[in-house]
Amino acid sequence: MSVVRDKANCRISALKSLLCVGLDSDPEKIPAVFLPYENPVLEFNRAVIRATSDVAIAYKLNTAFYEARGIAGLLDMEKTLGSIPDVCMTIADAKRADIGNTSKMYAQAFFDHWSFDALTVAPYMGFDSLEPFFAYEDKLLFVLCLTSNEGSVDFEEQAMQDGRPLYRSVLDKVASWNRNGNGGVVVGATKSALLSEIRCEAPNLFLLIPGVGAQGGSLEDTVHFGVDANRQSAVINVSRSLIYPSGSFSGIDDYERAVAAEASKMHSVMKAIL
Ligand SMILES: O=C(O)c1cc(=O)[nH]c(=O)n1[C@@H]1O[C@H](COP(=O)(O)O)[C@@H](O)[C@H]1O
Repeated sequence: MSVVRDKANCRISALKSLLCVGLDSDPEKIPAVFLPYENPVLEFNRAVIRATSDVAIAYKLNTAFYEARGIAGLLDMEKTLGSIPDVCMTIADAKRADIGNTSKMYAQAFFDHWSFDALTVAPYMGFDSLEPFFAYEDKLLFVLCLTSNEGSVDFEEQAMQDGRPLYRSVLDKVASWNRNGNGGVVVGATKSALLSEIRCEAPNLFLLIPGVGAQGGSLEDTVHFGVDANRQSAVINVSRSLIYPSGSFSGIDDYERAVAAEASKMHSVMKAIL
């Protein structure tokens, strides 16, 4: 069983939280109080982490927000990783996978070099493209299954020859590749009507559920239907609606109070259901 999965599940049960904080840190959106600093994004990330680490199970860094600024962005990503408490799971949201020998390099980059606990990957190229990631038995892999965006109808929801949608096939495959307990899938919170069916079909997979908040997914439904029989094995990602609270802030403390209040509100909803 994956060490990372155990770590996340222990914390889920201890805190009765499924909160995954999305560090989709956009220099154009971060509050003005951070701008005078030499590394505004890093200061911002550290403030978000301080404000949420008592209730967070995981932090998801969408690598696009760091890669977009080249070396400077990657340095911010690296330093941010160093500020995340060890008890929390770190997820690289990079949506990778390629022919096997290339995937091996991606796996080395995210798991060995950056030491992320988990990674998002795309299933389109099939098992040999994912095998190098699954070889990291201690880590956790989130394979895109039923995504939150409208375009999920273009491929994921298309019926296959047996009449079932493609995402169901992805789900079955990932469940069969989950021999070491290091498999998971991404299911959008905007698709919560299908979540209980997905959970029944794949009782042993870990779920990453993004799409609450800015994309309109229901927090209550995702908590209810996302967890496994032990009320574990799911994290719900929230990025924009948590890290960019409305209003202006007199200082970093003031900003942290606003983020902590929102995180605590979400935690209360989760706790009441778990
Ligand atoms: O893999 C993901 O994390 C992901 C899958 C998906 O189906 N939908 C989705 O929104 N995401 C990511 O989850 C985050 C959602 O951000 P917010 O909508 O701001 O909470 C972004 O980093 C997205 O890239």
